[in-house]
Amino acid sequence: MTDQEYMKLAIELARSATGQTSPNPIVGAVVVKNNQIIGMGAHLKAGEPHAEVHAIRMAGEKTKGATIYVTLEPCSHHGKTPPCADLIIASGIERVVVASTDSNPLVAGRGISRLREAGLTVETGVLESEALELNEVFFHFINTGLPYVTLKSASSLDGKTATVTGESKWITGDAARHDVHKLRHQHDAILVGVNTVIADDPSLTTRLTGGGKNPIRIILDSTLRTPLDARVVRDGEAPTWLITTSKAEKGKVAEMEALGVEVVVLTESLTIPEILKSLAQRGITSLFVEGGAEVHGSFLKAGAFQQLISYMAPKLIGGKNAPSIFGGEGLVHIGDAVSLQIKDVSMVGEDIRVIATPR
Ligand SMILES: Nc1c(/N=C/[C@H](O)[C@H](O)[C@H](O)COP(=O)(O)O)[nH]c(=O)[nH]c1=O
Ligand SMILES: Nc1c(N[C@@H]2O[C@H](COP(=O)(O)O)[C@@H](O)[C@H]2O)[nH]c(=O)[nH]c1=O
Ligand SMILES: [Zn+2]
Repeated sequence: MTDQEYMKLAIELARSATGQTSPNPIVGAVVVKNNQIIGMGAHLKAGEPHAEVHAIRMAGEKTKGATIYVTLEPCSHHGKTPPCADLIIASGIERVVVASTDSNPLVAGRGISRLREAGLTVETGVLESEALELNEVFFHFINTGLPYVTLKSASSLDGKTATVTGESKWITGDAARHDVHKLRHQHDAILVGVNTVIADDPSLTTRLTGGGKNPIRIILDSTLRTPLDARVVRDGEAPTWLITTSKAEKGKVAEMEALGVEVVVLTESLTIPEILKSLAQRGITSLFVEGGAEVHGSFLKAGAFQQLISYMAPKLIGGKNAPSIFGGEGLVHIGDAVSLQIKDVSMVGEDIRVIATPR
């Protein structure tokens, strides 16, 4: 097989652990000798061994003179695990093929130079764009210090998220909702506005057959209107953080905290940049924003999202007062409209799913 084919395998190994490794990147590694695969591995969970460690362990004694394909530059620092570069050198591997370098300031080329200084042949850039795409969340977080934000909307074909009376269950079908739960599983946190909590009393948990990881539930609620008996407060299924302001009534803050809810008091107004910075400081690297219209409107206005996933059902609801996906004042001039790049259009059950990124 060619370098590309072995790297493709390493990329698929990495991809298999999507959503499991936060705040670490997903990484895959394959060890090859005389065109035989003698070891393979993926990083499965932060704090556990890196992909290279799994692959080299599997190869055992045979690593002498072998080649390792790894989707991310081998680390050169002591994080929660020892540096992979040293392990690769000690294993007798002679050639290292890397897909993408690691922009983590702790690594950033040091892994590759350490390997070259030890006399190993190092090639980079094999299937680099696929590998970068694999870790766009990790690299965004490392490079900006902010969570990678995905806006998710579910609407009728005419863009309504509920009828004029607020009825919304359900607009999209089971397949689309299952797809959404897979996305919830992959995210560190899910965010909705307090109006969605009042209207839908959602659980915001991941309900997949075979289980799934529940994201941290984040409710934007500047004056603490979240009902004390809301599911997100009472069900104990996942952590819930209420992002509020000093306008929140002190007694209610205490009641929420007594119920195990974390109340995060930011300054007067809840600006999106301030919210994102505060969430990043709390270790949130990927944020799934499920709405509603006011929240989506504020992320749009702030231009603070990296991806939009829009589910549209083949239904028409109409009504000039029925809510649409993006509320708020909206952008005044057509020239200010946020232009997107359509990355994917597919059918999910009866519904259309569009994935788009801001240009
Ligand atoms: N109304 C629809 C949605 N509605 C999404 C709401 O914002 C809220 O997240 C839901 O009520 C989720 O509740 P829970 O977490 O499942 O208990 N989302 C969808 O994907 N399709 C729809 O038809
Ligand atoms: N997951 C991963 C790497 N992750 C790199 O190491 C950092 C985490 O180090 P630690 O805290 O020790 O797990 C992470 O931020 C990223 O820069 N590196 C690799 O060589 N292989 C792997 O499989
Ligand atoms: Zn490592």
